[in-house]
Amino acid sequence: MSLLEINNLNKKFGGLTVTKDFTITVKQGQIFGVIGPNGAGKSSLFNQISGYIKPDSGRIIFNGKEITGLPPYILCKEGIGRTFQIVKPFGSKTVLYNVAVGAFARTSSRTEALKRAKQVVEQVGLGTRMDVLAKNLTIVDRKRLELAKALATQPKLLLLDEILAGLTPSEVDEAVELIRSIRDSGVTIVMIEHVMRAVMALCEHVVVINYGEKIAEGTPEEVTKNPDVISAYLGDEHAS
Ligand SMILES: Nc1ncnc2c1ncn2[C@@H]1O[C@H](COP(=O)(O)OP(=O)(O)OP(=O)(O)O)[C@@H](O)[C@H]1O
Repeated sequence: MSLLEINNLNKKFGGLTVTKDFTITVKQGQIFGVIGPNGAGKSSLFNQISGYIKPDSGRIIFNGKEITGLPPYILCKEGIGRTFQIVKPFGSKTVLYNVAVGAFARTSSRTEALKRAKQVVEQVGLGTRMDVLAKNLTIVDRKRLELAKALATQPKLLLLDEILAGLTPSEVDEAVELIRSIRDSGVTIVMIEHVMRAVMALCEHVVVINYGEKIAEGTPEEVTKNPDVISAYLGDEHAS
């Protein structure tokens, strides 16, 4: 069953086309990868799915309902959670406080929100740092916090925007396991990622974007062998 369908989506910023006649289907329970060069329009796609920018034309269907152009707070309630490439926690507030803000999307009870926030903080491995101020976290822990904030909203669909950027190889391995466990708990995941090792390990399906257009899609093995993908994005070191 499909959870997210994007049909013929188009978006321009002035003369710059960031999304061109873009169509994909994300199935329930999938880990779906979005790859492509810098500036290809990947984050702009996430911004349209999560309501931060309105498409010029096309349709986005989520969970059987048309959601095109709806604002982020409605889409959050519908079950779309996201992380941002540039993380902006409330720096002078604790980890738990930051995550509880997300939990208030589902409850107005402070006790409930804190309970949910604690669960999610444990889930992402920040259990021992609940009371640390966000500004004092390391890079990897800031990424964990970003993930926890999104999870606290109890999404059906989680959009991850380069969550692995800046992590060491062993931190990437840990994050891969965490992302897999989140999916196994019932959350469908769409991830923008440049760390190809993680894409290969996690994604069942990958779409490749170049200049706002889909240039290939398929399994990670299929797309990484595609000559158009190699010349537009991967370079020759990935060709085998
Ligand atoms: N709100 C905006 N107004 C004008 N131009 C924008 C806006 N948002 C993004 N752009 C431009 O649209 C293009 C696509 O940007 P986008 O961030 O979607 O690419 P990306 O594939 O996510 O790239 P990266 O991998 O570098 O994050 C870029 O040239 C960017 O400068």
